[in-house]
Amino acid sequence: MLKAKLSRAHSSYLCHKRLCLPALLRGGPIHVACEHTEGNSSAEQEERPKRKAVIIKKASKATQTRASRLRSNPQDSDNRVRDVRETLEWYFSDTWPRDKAAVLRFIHISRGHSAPLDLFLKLRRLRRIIGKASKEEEHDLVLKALAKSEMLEISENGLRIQRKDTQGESVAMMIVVAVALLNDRGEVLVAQRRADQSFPGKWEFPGGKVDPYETPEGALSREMGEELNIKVDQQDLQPLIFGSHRHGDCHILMPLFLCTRWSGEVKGNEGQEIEWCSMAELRRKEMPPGDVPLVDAVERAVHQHAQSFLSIAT
Ligand SMILES: Nc1nc2c([nH]c(=O)n2[C@H]2C[C@H](O)[C@@H](COP(=O)(O)OP(=O)(O)OP(=O)(O)O)O2)c(=O)[nH]1
Repeated sequence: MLKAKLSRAHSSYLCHKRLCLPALLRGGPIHVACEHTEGNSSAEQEERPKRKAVIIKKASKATQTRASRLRSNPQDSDNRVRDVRETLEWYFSDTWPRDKAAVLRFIHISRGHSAPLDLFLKLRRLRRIIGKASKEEEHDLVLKALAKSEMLEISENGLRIQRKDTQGESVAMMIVVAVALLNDRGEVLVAQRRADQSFPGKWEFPGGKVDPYETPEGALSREMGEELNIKVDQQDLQPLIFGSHRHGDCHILMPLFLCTRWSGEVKGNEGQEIEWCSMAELRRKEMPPGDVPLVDAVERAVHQHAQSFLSIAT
């Protein structure tokens, strides 16, 4: 029942958008149901509690002017950022809440970084992508296309943040979470990367890419279940240090957590070799270059952990 309701809402949303956005882009008059946020400037919006009303209205002259300004003027400016944001808010105003949150977050992130016209053109591309999708694929595609279109990019299974460096070169930043899992013998678990992965044969701290909507702790706890067959309470993941290094066309930001408590038996669930290593053994392992600077912090944690054991014993 709920599914049928959702799917009806979904198709009417898509149908509505397919019909309306091209009309908006052409500047033609259209009837839309939209949510309207009062207050124009961001200062005004911060001061006042947001009041929203659902209204049925004809796309106003202002909306059309906004659309044509966006089409004709490639210059970035505060006004134009606002134009794009309002247009996007209008465009996604009646979508389902989960997507709306993603869209608003996307808009928020985009405000500081993107050229509005570019964003607007990407939105048109997004419409084309959605147009080609089957019903089942639509929801995912909206998110993926949105994410891909600008700041957030969902790669195979991860999240990348697109940004431009000072020369304007596009640099993607990928967030990867990893764990220094420590046992009571003071050993650290490492996993060997498979031949079909990047850094083949190298030993790494278990972990992986953060999916959209995941917190770092949530992602790591999921990865530890998938890769190592263990259950970890997110509260038992303590931030230890982070790695930051360039890898190919992107930059990896890797928070490394310390974990000394879990349930279940540790095993390599995904065909990877795993090994409990003393610190001396760990230092002999070949690791991805970005991991090497993290080993000292792991060693300090191992010592601290051993001392806390000693103090409990005495
Ligand atoms: N899990 C983990 N990944 C690491 C470490 N050091 C490091 O550079 N990485 C890199 C390798 C991968 O590019 C990325 C982790 O992605 P992943 O675990 O999902 O592996 P993947 O095979 O799908 O990644 P890739 O081949 O597509 O690059 O972070 C580490 O200690 N642990």
